[in-house]
Amino acid sequence: PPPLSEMKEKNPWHTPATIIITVIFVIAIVALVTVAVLQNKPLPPKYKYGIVLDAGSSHTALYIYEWPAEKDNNTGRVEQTHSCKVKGPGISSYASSPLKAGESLKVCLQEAEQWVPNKRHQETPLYLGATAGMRLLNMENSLASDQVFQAVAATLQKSPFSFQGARILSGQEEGAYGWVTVNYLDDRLTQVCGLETTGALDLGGASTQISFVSSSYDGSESPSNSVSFRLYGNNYNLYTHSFLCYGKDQVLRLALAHLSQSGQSTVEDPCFHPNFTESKNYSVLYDSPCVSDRKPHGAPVAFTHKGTGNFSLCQQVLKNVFNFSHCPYSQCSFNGVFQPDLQGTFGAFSAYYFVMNFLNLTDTAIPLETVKEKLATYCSTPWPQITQQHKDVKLKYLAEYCFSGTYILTLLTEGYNFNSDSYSNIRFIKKIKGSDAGWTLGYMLNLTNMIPAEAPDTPPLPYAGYVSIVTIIALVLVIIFALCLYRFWPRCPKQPQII
Ligand SMILES: Nc1ccn([C@@H]2O[C@H](COP(=O)(O)OP(=O)(O)OP(=O)(O)O)[C@@H](O)[C@H]2O)c(=O)n1
Ligand SMILES: [Ca+2]
Repeated sequence: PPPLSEMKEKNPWHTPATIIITVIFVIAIVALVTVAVLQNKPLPPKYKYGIVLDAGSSHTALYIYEWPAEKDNNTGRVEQTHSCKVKGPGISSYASSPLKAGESLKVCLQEAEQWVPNKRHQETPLYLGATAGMRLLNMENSLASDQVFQAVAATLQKSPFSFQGARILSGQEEGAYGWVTVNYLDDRLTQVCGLETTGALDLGGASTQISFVSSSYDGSESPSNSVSFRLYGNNYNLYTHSFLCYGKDQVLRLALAHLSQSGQSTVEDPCFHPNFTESKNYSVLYDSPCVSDRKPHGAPVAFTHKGTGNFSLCQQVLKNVFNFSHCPYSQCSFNGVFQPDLQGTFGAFSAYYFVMNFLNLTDTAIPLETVKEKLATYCSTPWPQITQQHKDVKLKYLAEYCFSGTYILTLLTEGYNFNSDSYSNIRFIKKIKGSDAGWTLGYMLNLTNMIPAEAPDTPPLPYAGYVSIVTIIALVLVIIFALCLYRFWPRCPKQPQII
């Protein structure tokens, strides 16, 4: 019989041309898939940084923000990577020793040098914005406020960062940037069909801000309360107001001034716990432009501040710090300030959060009446019992939570006209997705032009979608090719049986 090898038919596919074509085809498919997969691998992250110092009335804090370098102009998310609380009081407290205001910032600035990579230091913008404490100092003693700014600017200039200036924010800016921050972090600005925005409530030591969009407000009534934005292709007409002297520390002065009108030596205060007593100086109490014109004549040097712990009396006292007697507009909040109808949800941060969080009252699903009852019980608890139960809390803060909680409820209901229904639209918040709620982020986004007026153009497919489709098409081609080979590749004829 002939040798087996000679029995094989000559295979027509085994020509050099078909083999080369097959190899090229397979290489091309493998290359296509590899490129698609490699393209989709995240690039080594490159970040840019920005630093904002919030020089508040009661303290200064430094915030570091970071964002992907490639996408800074449109959809790149800016995140807070670090914050540093400056030791000591707010810069406005250094009026008599301005250099110390500059000194006080050094520790946090050095910390920032560790958090921002060295090679980025020079290009990292550094801003300082001062709020109500410096507004008050500037009203009271503009020379002293200039000196504080000089000292602070000198320190910031010496840092390796790119110092962009230190200034006082207007109340409108403070309110509007707080609103931008909350809505940016909540992703409410990039929505194409204009998802409802959320209002912002900020309670500081010396001023308080309310900002929201109301469909009943076009800015024509009381234009000074109107701020217009065009962000990501949407127009916003924001109502905002900042009440100077209505932060919690200044309202405490207003309330005490109301209670001590006759210059008595013992001032009974329903906003402090029973058995709480503290000696205070009249001159210190009245040392603020918010109350300086009310100092009683012939008052003694000091007085005893004595708590009586009565929530409803405290509420009466606090109602007295608001003036409801005149309203030159169609409707007002208080002190003759226009306010349109409340609308939508509200994020309430800074002291709103500190206080309500301490009181375990951040859950606004709790009916307003129950909140008041709980607060009334807390206020009537004697001071020694309170200090026993909260040994880890700073005494100055601890003494004031009954007062502050009552002020917050009075401000919201009597001042801004929240009722038992709309109260549940408030969310007491500290952070959103890791970044602190406050004006600083909105301020930086604005000054670095990070929020475009128009929505950025987006490719028809998201990147991952594009890669997936290319990969799937490549796989389908491979399978079809394999099936063709299988179908048309001539099989070996059955070997003849050798008997
Ligand atoms: N754990 C805390 C921290 C702060 N506070 C109080 O909260 C108030 C406001 O703090 P903050 O929002 O930091 O005010 P500032 O920014 O300093 O003041 P402003 O915005 O008015 O300039 C201050 O009275 C402070 O004593 C508090 O009760 N509990
Ligand atoms: Ca503040």
